[in-house]
Amino acid sequence: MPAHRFLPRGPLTGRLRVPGDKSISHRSIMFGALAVGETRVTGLLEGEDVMATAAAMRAMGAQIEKSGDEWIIHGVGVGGLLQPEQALDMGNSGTSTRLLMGLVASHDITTSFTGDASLSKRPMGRVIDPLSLMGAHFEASPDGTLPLMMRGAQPAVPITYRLPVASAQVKSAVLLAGLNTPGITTVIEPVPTRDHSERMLRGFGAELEVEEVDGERIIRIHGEAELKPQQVEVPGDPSSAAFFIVAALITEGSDLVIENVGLNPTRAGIVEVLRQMGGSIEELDRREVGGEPVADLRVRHSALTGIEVDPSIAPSMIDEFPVFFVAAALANGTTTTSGLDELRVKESDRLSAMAAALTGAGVQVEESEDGLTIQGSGGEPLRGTSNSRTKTHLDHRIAMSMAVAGLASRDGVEVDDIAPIQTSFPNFMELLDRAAS
Ligand SMILES: O=C(O)C1=C[C@@H](OP(=O)(O)O)[C@@H](O)[C@H](O)C1
Ligand SMILES: C=C(OP(=O)(O)O)C(=O)O
Repeated sequence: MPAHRFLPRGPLTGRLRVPGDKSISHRSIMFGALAVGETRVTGLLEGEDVMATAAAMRAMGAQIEKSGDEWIIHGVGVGGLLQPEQALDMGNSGTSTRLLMGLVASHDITTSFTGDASLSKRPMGRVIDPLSLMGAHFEASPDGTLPLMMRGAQPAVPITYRLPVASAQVKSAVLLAGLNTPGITTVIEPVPTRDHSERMLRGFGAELEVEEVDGERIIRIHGEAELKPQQVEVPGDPSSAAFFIVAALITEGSDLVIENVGLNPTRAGIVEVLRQMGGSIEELDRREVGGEPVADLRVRHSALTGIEVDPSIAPSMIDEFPVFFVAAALANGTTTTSGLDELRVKESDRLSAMAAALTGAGVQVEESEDGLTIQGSGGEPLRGTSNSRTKTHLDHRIAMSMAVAGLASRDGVEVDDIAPIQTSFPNFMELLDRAAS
């Protein structure tokens, strides 16, 4: 458990590039592993979560290796996954677990899924339910957590499933199970969530239609698909960029360019909300990378004003709330959030973890069932108690958010464990050192 004290420093200047998008990286490995032939991926995030996906796909028969800057994947074809010899260890990664459960559900495979202490607390019932309807069989504890054992169905049964929670992971699990299921599998999404699976499955040649009816999205995938290998260029991860966006906004004198940031509308809520607070975030050179909108972001130190965040924007910034709460802690006035129940079932309970961390850093925070209310310091440095130490609970985003809070503190912020940062942002410390030197 390496602890670290993040000291006040800045301004953040110059240019930097964050690693590849985690969601797109997972999917490029999975879809490449299901295509017939050779997929090449550049810009892949080499964090522990994506490496867990790669190890699992190798264990099920795909060849995946790195050559220079490229990852090269030789797929087995839809329906061609093999039964792994050992349990699939998903580490800290919810995305790997839920999407791979979807893939296994329509293959003739029996396997176990295991994970670390954080992942073993997270709800899997949300994927067990629809995948059981498709014919998969599960042996899991009554609370539906890892470790669990599952047996895929062959053939699986196509279903029409209306998502009971706004979750791209559940949506993707059902669509991926549908890839190897005869007929048409349908997912109805009352609230739009990140659409990387839909975009990329189409790019790999799957037949997939999306229809919008009364604000709901209806997604249909044609089964027994054949995926064609692709050349994938992974754009920079907006969720990783968010730490540097907030760091530059709250640190006096900052003027930072973050290059190549993915700005898919289903992911870009953080930029919109920070702008509503008065944040200066300029988009330069808007373009398309790998079928996704991308821009370089110029971010300048700004006086932020507290706001009431519209809960309907939550799905498009779901992973950015921990660092958003840090921005709110430095704003002028009160920021209120609601509708964030999903934050309680991430790598940690992110509402209570951030309430405790910010309180330790001297911020006035009130925790409700589904959100936080934060009294901002008006730009004054945060003044925590000298013995307070952030508990990260194996959650990378809590560690990085409080690293950012440390920049705007009087005496620094102590974080109990920075090892989890490796799951999504292996060079975070190096980039922070460089930008704030
Ligand atoms: O589909 C994905 O790649 C992800 C979906 C989100 O999870 P939920 O679907 O559980 O909201 C997000 O929090 C996670 O980091 C990545
Ligand atoms: C929730 C996250 O990831 P996952 O669900 O894949 O563990 C995250 O990266 O913030």
